[in-house]
Amino acid sequence: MTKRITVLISGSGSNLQALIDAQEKGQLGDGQICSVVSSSKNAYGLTRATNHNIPTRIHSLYKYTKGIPKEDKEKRRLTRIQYEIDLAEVVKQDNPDLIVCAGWLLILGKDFLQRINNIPILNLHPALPGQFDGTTHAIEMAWQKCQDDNKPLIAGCMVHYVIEAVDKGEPIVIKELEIIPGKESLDEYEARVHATEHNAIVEATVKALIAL
Ligand SMILES: Nc1nc2c(c(=O)[nH]1)N[C@@H](CN(C=O)c1ccc(C(=O)N[C@@H](CCC(=O)O)C(=O)O)cc1)CN2
Ligand SMILES: NCC(=O)N[C@@H]1O[C@H](COP(=O)([O-])[O-])[C@@H](O)[C@H]1O
Repeated sequence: MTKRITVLISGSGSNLQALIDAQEKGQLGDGQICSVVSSSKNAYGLTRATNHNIPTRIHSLYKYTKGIPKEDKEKRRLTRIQYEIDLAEVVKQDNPDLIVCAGWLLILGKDFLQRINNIPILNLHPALPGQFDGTTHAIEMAWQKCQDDNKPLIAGCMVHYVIEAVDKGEPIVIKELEIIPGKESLDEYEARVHATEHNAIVEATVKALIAL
């Protein structure tokens, strides 16, 4: 029986593309990408999905917070809660069996997690377990730490289950990459990470589908 996958994105969607390509080559197990939800209307990943006839939805936090002064912390807090409550409804519309965060750049709070009916969620993090948790700049931070320390650093990427604590969920796939100080530019390391991610996210999704 086909298992439905909703992919959450915020940007370029190269990892979404890896999932789409795997699906079209029959390499995504019994998974079928049923929808893509983006936190940004400008995400190129939306184009990638549309090019492959995958339904898309946009759920923009900006639409909730625009006009609220940054100083109005309470109103922004309440608005974020409403955003998450509504996000849960948006995602549940497509009745997924698995949710994959592929460059989803928002923390999923308890108001979302409690409403998603325990659908398993995966996240791709461009660092190892316990490395640069909770950041959206892990690739740069790993490369820079290597240069600053002037000694090799084992970094890479992982795919993990999502829990409320950001990037602390159980890893399902871990891919290590060694950075040698002075041997490669940040762009060169980033390219290696992204190439590795594209394999990791497919491998992890297949494993998670089997575990359903
Ligand atoms: N509850 C969880 N939510 C998310 C997880 C998770 O493990 N548990 N993983 C993240 C992905 N991520 C890193 O891998 C990550 C995404 C976003 C942020 C963050 O600080 N977001 C800010 C906004 C940042 C910005 O706008 O640039 C925010 O949400 O307010 C940290 C880590 C996905 N969610
Ligand atoms: N903390 C979350 C995070 O940093 N995620 C990162 O966003 C990029 C998305 O690329 P993509 O939009 O091309 O798939 C990926 O490098 C992913 O690891």
